[in-house]
Amino acid sequence: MSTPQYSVIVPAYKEARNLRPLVTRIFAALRRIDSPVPAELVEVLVVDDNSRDGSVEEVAALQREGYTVRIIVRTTERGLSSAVVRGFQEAAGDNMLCMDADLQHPPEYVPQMLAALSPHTLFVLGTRYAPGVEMDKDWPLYRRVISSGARLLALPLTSASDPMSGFFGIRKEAFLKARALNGAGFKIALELLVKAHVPRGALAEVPFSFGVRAEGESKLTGKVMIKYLEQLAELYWYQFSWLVVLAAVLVFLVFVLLLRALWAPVDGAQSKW
Ligand SMILES: Nc1nc2c(ncn2[C@@H]2O[C@H](COP(=O)(O)OP(=O)(O)O[C@H]3O[C@H](CO)[C@@H](O)[C@H](O)[C@@H]3O)[C@@H](O)[C@H]2O)c(=O)[nH]1
Ligand SMILES: [Mg+2]
Repeated sequence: MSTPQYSVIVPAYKEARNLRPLVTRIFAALRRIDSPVPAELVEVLVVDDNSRDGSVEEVAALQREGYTVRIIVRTTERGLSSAVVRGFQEAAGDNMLCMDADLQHPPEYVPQMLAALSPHTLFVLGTRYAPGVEMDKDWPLYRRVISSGARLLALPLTSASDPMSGFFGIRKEAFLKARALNGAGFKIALELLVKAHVPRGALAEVPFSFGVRAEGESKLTGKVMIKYLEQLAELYWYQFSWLVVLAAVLVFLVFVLLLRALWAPVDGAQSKW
């Protein structure tokens, strides 16, 4: 087998029943005659948090059938974002894609998303906010509202149209540039967009329609939403702390000038004596 140049990272928690359709559909798309990326150069890497639901056995069965897929089982850590970071650290390929296991991100887009990455295009973002695409009509209203609100709050941080998306790709060299990544919560794309300093010109966007979960349940909880607000506060500080320093310097300068203006007449008066 050739060394993989492309790695598809799949964070997974209790997704055993989704893994087979996910992996077989990804490779079916890659084996199509018009795929811009050859299937032999792609690996799928599942990062599972000790689900103990048959995921390991399912991956082993897929391997026996010839699919280039492996699974990392974490036993001491939990969480979507940190699982994705671990996947990126372990990926064999220089072109890395992140996607959910539950088929809400269409596997048929994988070849196009992987092919979009290059030394010039460091980040590719699957976006649900573009003409011609939409959320699945069955995606609950409250989730749409949360998603739009979260997106609004992130507007000052990035010009990307859908930083809440979990369907995105990044080149290894850009990932390695990102320092002090916050592995808590769900929003690792936003974290990387900000901390890998991806210039607008190196960002490509691919519109896709967001489906509904195939099997199992969403892991988005109130706790995850709080983590998002904490992450936002940290990112605002990361991005805009220089403004605070600048404002402090300006206030100090104004203060010094005011003091001088107040003291100047007294000095003048003294000089007459
Ligand atoms: N390893 C690991 N994986 C996890 C964990 N929590 C969730 N995942 C995996 O992360 C993926 C997304 O989790 P869901 O529970 O399906 O999330 P969602 O609510 O549908 O949220 C999706 O939509 C958001 C946009 O609105 C995305 O931001 C998010 O990444 C995700 O794609 C799934 O493959 C799920 O198994 C965890 O603690 N550990
Ligand atoms: Mg989901």
